[in-house]
Amino acid sequence: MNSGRISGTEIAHSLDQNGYAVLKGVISQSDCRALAGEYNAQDIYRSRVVMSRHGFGQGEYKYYDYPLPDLIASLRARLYEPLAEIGNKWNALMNMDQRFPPTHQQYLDLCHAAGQTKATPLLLKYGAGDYNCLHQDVYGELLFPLQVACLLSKPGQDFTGGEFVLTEQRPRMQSRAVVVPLDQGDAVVFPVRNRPKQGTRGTYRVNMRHGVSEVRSGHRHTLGIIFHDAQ
Ligand SMILES: O=C(O)CCC(=O)C(=O)O
Ligand SMILES: [Fe+2]
Repeated sequence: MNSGRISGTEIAHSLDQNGYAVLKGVISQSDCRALAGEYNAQDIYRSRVVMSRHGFGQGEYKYYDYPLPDLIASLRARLYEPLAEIGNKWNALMNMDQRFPPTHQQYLDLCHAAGQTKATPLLLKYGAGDYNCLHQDVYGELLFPLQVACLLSKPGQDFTGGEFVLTEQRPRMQSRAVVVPLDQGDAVVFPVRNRPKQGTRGTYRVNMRHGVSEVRSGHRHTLGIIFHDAQ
């Protein structure tokens, strides 16, 4: 993993401007291959979801179980810290009462005490014709407002199509869609459910969803990092 410091200021600025932030080269090409290659590994996942069975789209994913693989555990903890500062500012702006402690372990302790004990990082797998419907990853009362998805496959080479899409719905307006350009190993930081937006008459809440457009050919794998645990 790229060892540089993650700049919370740059992430916050890009989230404000665009609704998302891209972190380039967060996972090395060889680690991307290794993670995707472990899709069929035994004992590291707690469940498998076939998306078409739930109306979520087409394709499948697996939730990792605790203990998480080292790379995922350290990435999750490292990303959390700058994002918690942003989350605290956002919730204050949106008049939401949840606040986030400085370390991810402290936040997980809160999740676990509230009965949200199951690991939420996930590995997704899409083939030709697969897609992920627009959704929000809310798993209980405790909700960390930002999440991250890392593209493990190489666009144009491993797959075509399959673009990461965000939509934002502002009060009383039509939804706006954004396609996020990602290369292999890049991560996108995006809002789980809401983000604050500055308007002429103060700050308002924008409702966000994310998904993946249809994969036209090949295979696409993603690592999803969600910071709250699930019930
Ligand atoms: O495959 C993707 O890019 C999106 C995955 C997703 O929905 C998530 O990580 O929550
Ligand atoms: Fe998701």
